[in-house]
Amino acid sequence: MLAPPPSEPIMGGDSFPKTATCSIDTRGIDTRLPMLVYVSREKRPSYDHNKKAGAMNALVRTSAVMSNGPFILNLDCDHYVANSVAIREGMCFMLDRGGDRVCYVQFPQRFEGIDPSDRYANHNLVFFDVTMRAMDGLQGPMYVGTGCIFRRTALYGFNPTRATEHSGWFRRKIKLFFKRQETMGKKHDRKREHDVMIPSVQDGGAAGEDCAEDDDIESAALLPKRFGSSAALAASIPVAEFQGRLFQDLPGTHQGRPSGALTVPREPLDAATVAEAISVISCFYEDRTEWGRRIGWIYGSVTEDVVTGYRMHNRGWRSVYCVTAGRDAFRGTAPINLTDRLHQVLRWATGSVEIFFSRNNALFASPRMKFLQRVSYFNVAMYPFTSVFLLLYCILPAVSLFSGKFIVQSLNVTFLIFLLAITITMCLLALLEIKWSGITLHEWWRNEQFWLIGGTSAHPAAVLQGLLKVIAGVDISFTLTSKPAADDNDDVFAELYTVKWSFLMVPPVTIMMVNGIAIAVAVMRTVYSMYPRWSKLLGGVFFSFWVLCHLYPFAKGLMGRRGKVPTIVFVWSGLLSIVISLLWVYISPPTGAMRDYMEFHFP
Ligand SMILES: O=c1ccn([C@@H]2O[C@H](COP(=O)(O)OP(=O)(O)O[C@H]3O[C@H](CO)[C@@H](O)[C@H](O)[C@H]3O)[C@@H](O)[C@H]2O)c(=O)[nH]1
Ligand SMILES: [Mn+2]
Repeated sequence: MLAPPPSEPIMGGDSFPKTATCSIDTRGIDTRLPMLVYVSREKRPSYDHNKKAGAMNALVRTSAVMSNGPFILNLDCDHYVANSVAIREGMCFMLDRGGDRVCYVQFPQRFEGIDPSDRYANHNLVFFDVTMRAMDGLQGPMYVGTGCIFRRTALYGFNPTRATEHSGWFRRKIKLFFKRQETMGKKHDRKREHDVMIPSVQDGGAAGEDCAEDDDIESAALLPKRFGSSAALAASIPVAEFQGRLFQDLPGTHQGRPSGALTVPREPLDAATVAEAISVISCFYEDRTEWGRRIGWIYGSVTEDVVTGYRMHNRGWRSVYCVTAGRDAFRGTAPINLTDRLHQVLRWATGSVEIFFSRNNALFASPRMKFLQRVSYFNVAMYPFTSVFLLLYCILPAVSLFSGKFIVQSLNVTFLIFLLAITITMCLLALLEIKWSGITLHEWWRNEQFWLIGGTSAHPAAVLQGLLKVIAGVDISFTLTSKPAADDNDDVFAELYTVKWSFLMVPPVTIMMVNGIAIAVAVMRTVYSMYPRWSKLLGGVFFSFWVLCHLYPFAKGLMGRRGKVPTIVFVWSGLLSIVISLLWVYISPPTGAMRDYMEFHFP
């Protein structure tokens, strides 16, 4: 632990003589260091430590007792600050006009140490440069777990000082029809928001969110129930609220903070405070409190980040997406190995399925969320289920090659128009995403490819896992994403080539084999046919080929560096594809005219 700095600046210079080891010139620079505390919470086997969410909550409590900063920066252990002014830039959103409605400022996640061609779309550019920026226009981006500045009182589960109710187009029309209100009830002033009970320092008391009029006495009694028994923690809440307020003289500020209110010197920490800070990170502190349920990081999902942000948006808070110009604000590492990447995606998708089957499903969102905002949150919870259709989409071309039948009976105009409309829409969407966000076509294509790879491997597995959890109560473990070892002597991307066998690889390999065999069979058939219909072959093969194109990075990943693939992968997938092919031949045996060129047998 590093002691809190004194209130007077300590200028560097002559007192810090330049030495051989330290050549930094500190003359005229304030050399005080901020207080630094390393915290390790108590863990016991009989207590669920709640993974990252539990760790964050322990940190929030202990920091409330020790420093009680009104704003909190959260970084993963594999991320670091890459731009020294980023935090100031984020703080502007918090302290400028309208900042009292902002619960967090999220920065994009950027990564380093990723192979230049970004084989497994680790940069996730479509998400960070398209989706998140679009959500910025819908009252704010999601919280993605790292690189985020929080308002402490928003983490404590309080409501914003003012919020907008979005009644939706339909209800608004009804309201207009009955002419009940002239203003359509959109903006609510502070008086209506009586459920906002952030405790205030002036009143000298603390208040809970849900209490009505005479909240002071009642809520003081409620606080231990909600926040736990620490008196120091309870006392720190109104202070943090006051310190996070806007300046009094900012236009539109109702209850501001007078300038200079924060320039009081800090008291050094005494032993009692440190003891209190330790007591709030004990295992049992959260027993019978609302930590993890309504306060702090929310428990119950391996993607606790999305849920935590969702709860705040649900209360009417707004968030801000801060893309720093020039240097990235924060940077981190990501798994560049296929297996690790698949497991990471599996964890995310499982978290989404957990959210889907919980009260945090955006179908139950409050009217303080915009309609499109709900749609995007719903999409975040629902996307693993689309893998069912994706799997069909990948098998269908092969099926039609095997059977010689196309998905429509004959190529008619209606079908072609549909196909054309869908294709054009797809291209326009891609164009919009690329032009608007400034990512390259290559980066976009990588994201498409990995969407299919994840969608045929990790997403269906997540759906199964999630269903298991919901139906049978089997718990999901948070397996940490393994990070490339830093001291890889000669090859930086050695990790990229290691092949670790995983069950997740079976479906994509099967899809590749089935489509490959289907193309081969179709070509053979046409070559040996008396009347080869090359155009039909080309039409059929195109769709299979399209699927294979998407799986190309996956195939490359399986090859490893020297083309070494675990034999078991081939054995299993070969077996599966043969069974599927045989099954097909069995279900619809070639008949009549087709028989003469179907003279081949699977082993
Ligand atoms: O028991 C745990 C597990 C994880 N962590 C923290 O969680 C972070 C994320 O874990 P990581 O293995 O790096 O997973 P990623 O897939 O890289 O993380 C992304 O996805 C997670 C949700 O699944 C978010 O929590 C992260 O912020 C987000 O960067 C780590 O850095 C740790 O700081 C803990 O504190 N305790
Ligand atoms: Mn990480």
